[in-house]
Amino acid sequence: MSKVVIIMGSKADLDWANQISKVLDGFEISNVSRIASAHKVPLKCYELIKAYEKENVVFITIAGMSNALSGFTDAQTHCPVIACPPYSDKFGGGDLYSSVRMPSGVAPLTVLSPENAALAAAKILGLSNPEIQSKISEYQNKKRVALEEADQALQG
Ligand SMILES: Nc1c(C(=O)O)ncn1[C@@H]1O[C@H](COP(=O)(O)O)[C@@H](O)[C@H]1O
Repeated sequence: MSKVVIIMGSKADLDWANQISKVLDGFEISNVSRIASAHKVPLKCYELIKAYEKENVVFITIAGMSNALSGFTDAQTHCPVIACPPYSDKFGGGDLYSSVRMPSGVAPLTVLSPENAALAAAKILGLSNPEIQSKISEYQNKKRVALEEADQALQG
C-alpha cells in the first residue's frame, strides 16, 4: 500500500501538516499525522519510524526552528524522507539552515512548500502505483489549464 507518514515536532505545526495532508487526500494517498520530537522524545520518534517503515512509506517531517527531526528520521530508515519545515522569517529565515546541511549518509530531501512536499511524496509513491501516476497527470493538467485561463483572461 502507498502511504505517507507526516511527523511534526510539535502540535504548533498542525496547520502546516494539514496543508500537506489535504493535498495528499486530493491524490487519494493514505496518510497519517503524528507528533514526535527528536529533540524531546527521541525514543518515541525512533519507535514510530521503525513501526511505519515496515509499510515502505514516504515520511514527511515538519520541524521548525532547529530541525533535528528530519536528519534523525532519515538516518534510521531505508524509506525516503522529505523535510518540509514551516517557514519563519524570524532571524532572517535562518531556521532553514538546519534543514539544508546534513552529515554524510543522511539525506532528507527539503521541499519548502507544503503543496510541493505532498507532490514530491506522490511522485515517489507513483513510481510503483499507476493510479497515483494518473492523479499526478490530472493535477498537472489542472495547473496547465489554470495558467492558460489566466493568460486568456489577461487578453480580455
Ligand atoms: N525542530 C523541532 C524538533 C526536532 O527537530 O526534533 N522538535 C520540535 N521542533 C520544532 O520546534 C518548534 C517549536 O516547538 P514547541 O512547540 O515544542 O516549542 C516547532 O516548529 C517544532 O517542530
